[in-house]
Amino acid sequence: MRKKIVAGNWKMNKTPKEAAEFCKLMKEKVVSDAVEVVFCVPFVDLYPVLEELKGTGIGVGAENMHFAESGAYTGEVSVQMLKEMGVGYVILGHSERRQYFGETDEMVNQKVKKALETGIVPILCCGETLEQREAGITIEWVRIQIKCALAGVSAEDAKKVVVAYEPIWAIGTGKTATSAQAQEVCHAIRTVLAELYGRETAEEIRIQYGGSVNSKNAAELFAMEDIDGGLVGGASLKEEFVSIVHY
Ligand SMILES: O=C[C@H](O)COP(=O)(O)O
Repeated sequence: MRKKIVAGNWKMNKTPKEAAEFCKLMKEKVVSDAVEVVFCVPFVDLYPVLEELKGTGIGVGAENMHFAESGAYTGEVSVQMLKEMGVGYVILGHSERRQYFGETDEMVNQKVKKALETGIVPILCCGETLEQREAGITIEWVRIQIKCALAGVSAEDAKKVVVAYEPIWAIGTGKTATSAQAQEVCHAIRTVLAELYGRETAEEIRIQYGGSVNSKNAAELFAMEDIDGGLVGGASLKEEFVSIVHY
């Protein structure tokens, strides 16, 4: 039985002070035995959030990292830096990173491998644009993204990855994929995972849905067979996140 995982992606929101205040307010309300809860926050918020959430069981994640261990990469953050702070998760290959910062499938693959090597759980994002959906190539596109991101990753390591299916047209737009649309793609992701690693491994890998998840649609989405929780943007910045966690 896969444990559901609901992660908030704060994106570029909340100053360190706001982050600490929000966590103080939210921590007791979002703790759950049934669901793994993670706050993925900007780099500068990691320290106050880790401090505030210490001992609560709520996971803390970064929103990106570099694939190199160290070196001349001005402005970047390495996986070792995250590890030493106590960060447990990292969002990789988010469509906003791919769109605005030129992240390629190859870069995402290097980051996934580096995170796994260091013992940080990658939340690996994939998803199609509206044009791709309308052209009928959603499944092919997502299959390629998954195959590229997991190239060279062993079955044992793949089990630790959380995949987040996020149709780009549903991100921050208020247009949620229907539960049937989301299930169809999440099922296709599990199928490609089974082709790569075998059915047993694929059944262990958690697949989230992301894209305008809110307190009204979470229960229906998370009830779908291949959807094991959500990656929540806008609604994770508000009290509404509580109802999503306890969907
Ligand atoms: O990582 C989260 C997603 O990009 C979804 O964002 P959203 O819930 O604001 O649509």
